[in-house]
Order: sequence, then structure tokens, then C-alpha cells
Amino acid sequence: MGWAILPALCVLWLLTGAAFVGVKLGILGLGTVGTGTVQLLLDRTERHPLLQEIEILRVGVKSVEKPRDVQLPSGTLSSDLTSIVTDPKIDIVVELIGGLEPARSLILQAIDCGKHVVTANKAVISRFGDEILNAANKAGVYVMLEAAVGGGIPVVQPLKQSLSVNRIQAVTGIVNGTTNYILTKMQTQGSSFDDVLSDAQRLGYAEADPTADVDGWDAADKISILAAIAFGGRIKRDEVYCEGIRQVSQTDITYAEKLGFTIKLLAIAKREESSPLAVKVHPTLVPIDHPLASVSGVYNAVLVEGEPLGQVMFSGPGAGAGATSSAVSSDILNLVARIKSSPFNEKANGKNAKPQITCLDPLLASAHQDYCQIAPMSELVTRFYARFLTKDQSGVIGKLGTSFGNHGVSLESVVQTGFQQDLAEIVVVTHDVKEGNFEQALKEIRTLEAVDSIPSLLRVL
Ligand SMILES: NC(=O)C1=CN([C@@H]2O[C@H](COP(=O)(O)OP(=O)(O)OC[C@H]3O[C@@H](n4cnc5c(N)ncnc54)[C@H](OP(=O)(O)O)[C@@H]3O)[C@@H](O)[C@H]2O)C=CC1
Ligand SMILES: N[C@@H](CC=O)C(=O)O
Ligand code: NA
Repeated sequence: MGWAILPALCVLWLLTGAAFVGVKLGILGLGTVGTGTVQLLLDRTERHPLLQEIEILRVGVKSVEKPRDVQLPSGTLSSDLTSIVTDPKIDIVVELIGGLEPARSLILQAIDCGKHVVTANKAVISRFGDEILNAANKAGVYVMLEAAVGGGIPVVQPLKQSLSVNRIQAVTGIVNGTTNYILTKMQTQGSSFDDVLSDAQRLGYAEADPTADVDGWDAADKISILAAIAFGGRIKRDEVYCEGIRQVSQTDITYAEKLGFTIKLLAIAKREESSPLAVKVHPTLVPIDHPLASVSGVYNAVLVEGEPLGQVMFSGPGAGAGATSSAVSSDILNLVARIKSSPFNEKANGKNAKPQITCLDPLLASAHQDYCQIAPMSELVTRFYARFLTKDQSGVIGKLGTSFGNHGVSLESVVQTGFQQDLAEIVVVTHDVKEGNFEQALKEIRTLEAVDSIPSLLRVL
């Protein structure tokens, strides 16, 4: 069996004559994910035996006095995070504090001190990935980030390794657990947005500032990271189009259902032949028979389309302590395995001797340097769902049709079922249309005397 190789490795280490004393971790953050990770690493029964090689040496927090759900030896906790990332005894820094600063500076300091880094922080990687990954390559260390996308779902490593020979055409994902949880509860239980958001916060799914979830920024961070890996070029985060779920109403959910769709916050990275990449996040009407339509609650899913493989979908819990700590710990274990199978640093001796990774594995490190060109939204082609409130007059539908027709927008369906006070409600689904043309048609429609307002505009997959 797989474990049989371990005694052989131990013999190898003994033969080198050096006394290896395990891999030492400095963990930054003991909140939802930090606590889950410490609990998992300490509860080793029936898990991989390499866990026994790990020692949690120090843990950095904001408040040392705060009561904790894990017991650690006294002196382990510290609020001096700089002293952790520069501690010569520490081999791997696990960054689980979140946010941009001090996370960015601490990661860079750790790399500068020759430490490998594991992080769950998509915000910092999507914005400062260039700086961080270049520094890591220069220092000969790894930055592992499986937990940063899709929580517990293995998706970063599979894209980097198992799917690396494929030409990727599209990556389409539900990558934010909080918003998928909110949309699912609104859909299945008719719950209110605010109540469900509090639930998601209580369950540890939401970011410290849940605006990042609700307004789509977290999903945009994640699709930037996935697109960079899938399409082999870095992504400028501020070029990613991002729309959240605040405008999704119970009315739209009901109309979508009647039309055979469910509403999901999708993160999409797609290349049409040799044109620039589309990278975007927006609420989307997904046909009920599409594989992503049935992904509900805190579950995430990432659908990858490539050549020659075709479609493959990864799905599982996308947030929460258990799922995320599984991804963080598997990155740690991956590094432990690599450290332990590396030759000892010949310059060190005695009890300070440590195995040293001498050459980075190109399937694990980030090799690409160039930026992907991102297509402007106005050039992209999609279907739209639009809900209009109009005066209850004859011929309104005809006027809408004419304005759409004037700009080359053809309609797949038009329904008028309801009224809001004395205004008629008309819902339109278009065929594929260039976003720029659709915008022009809307501009004309807004000038129509019969049109009161356009309460919602959503894209359709
Ligand atoms: N929650 C989830 O489901 C998932 C989270 N992530 C990512 O994991 C990371 C951590 O998230 P989560 O565990 O939910 O966050 P929490 O807010 O629960 O925990 C943050 C921890 O970091 C510590 N911390 C924060 N800022 C500082 C600082 N300036 N100095 C020292 N310590 C600090 C806090 O200390 P103290 O305890 O003293 O306040 C706390 O222990 C984030 O990057 C998040 O995006 C990724 C996937 C899923
Ligand atoms: N807030 C995030 C946590 C995981 O990345 C989410 O809800 O998905
Ligand atoms: Na993951």
C-alpha cells in the first residue's frame, strides 16, 4: 500500500546521518479556518501518517486573551506576527488572517526568510499574486492556495496538474458559498436576504466584511486565480467585470422558475477561439437541466471545459471550517512530503540540519509571467433576461420589440403575467446578443413614454 514507502524514506533520512525533527508550522490566524485547521492537524487518528511529522510551533492572532476552541501549549499564541514569519525554526507559514494588509507584507516577509507559504486568502493572491509568486519563485519556495478557491473542493491542484495538458476553453463556477446559500434559501424557502445572510455569517461562511461575498468581489478574486491557472497568464483583478446578487429579487426568482431557470452567481472565464479572454462575475439564469443548476446551499462547483478532455465538474462544500481546513491541511501535507523527500542542506549540520527543496516543481509553482488580455464587456455575446414595468397600454410589447429590433436584438420569449400596482410587468429573454447592442437598445427603450422602469437585467447562460 501507499504508506509502505514511508519506512523506506525514514531509512533514507537515517542514512544521511542528520537528525530531522519534523516540519514546523507558524499559523497566522485562529478564526474559522485557523481553528478548523489546528483541530484537523491535531486529530491524527486514521488520517495520513505524515501528519505526525508536523509540529504547530506558533500561532499568530490579534487578541491573545480571546477564548479559543482549541487547546494549545502555553506560549504558542502571539500577537507579534512578524516574529512568527521571521522565526528561523519555522518551515511553513500558514496565512489564515485574510484581508490585504498585513497579510501581503507577512507573506512577503515569510518568503524572504525562505519559508513556504500556504494561504486561503484569495483577496491577497488575486491582487498581489504577481508580486508574491515572483518573490516565491526567486526565493525557491512554494505558495500553495488550494483553499483560496472552492473551499474544500480540490480544483487548484487538479487544474495545475491533472488537467495541465488540456487546452482550456472555459471555466464556469459557483465559487461563493455565502451567495449560493442565500440564493438557495430565497428560492426554496422564500427567506429574506438579510435573514439568510446572518445565517451564513453564523455558520462561518461569510467574509469578515460580507460585502465581499454579496457584491461578487470574492467570486471575482477566485475566478481571477482560476483563469490565471487555466489560461496560463496572470489576470489584472480590476479588469474582471463584477456584479453581485443585491439586485436579485423574489420576483425574478419566481419568473426565472416559470421560464425554466434557476438564478446562480456565476464566475466565468472563457476564450472564444483566439480572441481575448472573457472574465466576469454576475448573477445568471441557469437552465434547470444544466449541471450547475443543482448545486445548492454552501456547495460550490467548477465546470472546466477543455480539449481533448471535454467537460469535467468539481463540486463540494465551498466554505466553512471543516471543508476549508481540509484544503489548507492537504497543501501543508503536500509541502511536508516534498520537504521530507528533499536532500539535506549540506551547509547546515547537527540538530539544525534541514532538508532543502533545491528545485521547484513546475507543476506546483507558478511559472507564467505574462498577463492575459481581457475582452471588454461590450464585445461579449450573451443572452439577457429583462423585466420592465410599463404603462398598461396596448402596443407596448410591440414598441419594445421594435426598439430591440432596431439594434439587432432578437427575442426568444416575451411574457406579461403580472401587475405591480397599476403598472404592467413584462419579462423578455433575448437570443444571443452583443452586450454593446443590448445596451443601445435599452438606451432607446428608456426613452419610450410607455416604459416606467427596468427593475432588473440579468444574463442568461
Ligand atoms: N470562512 C471560510 O469558509 C473560508 C475562508 N477563507 C479565507 O480564509 C481566511 C481566514 O478566514 P476566516 O477564518 O473565516 O476569518 P476569521 O475572521 O474567522 O479569522 C481571522 C483570524 O485572523 C486573526 N487576525 C485578523 N487580522 C489580524 C491581524 N492584523 N493581526 C493578527 N491576527 C489577525 C484573527 O485574530 P483574533 O482571533 O484574535 O481576532 C482571527 O483569528 C480569509 O482569507 C478567508 O477569505 C477561504 C475559504 C473559506
Ligand atoms: N466567504 C467565502 C468563503 C470561502 O471562500 C464564501 O462564502 O465562499
Ligand atoms: Na479548493
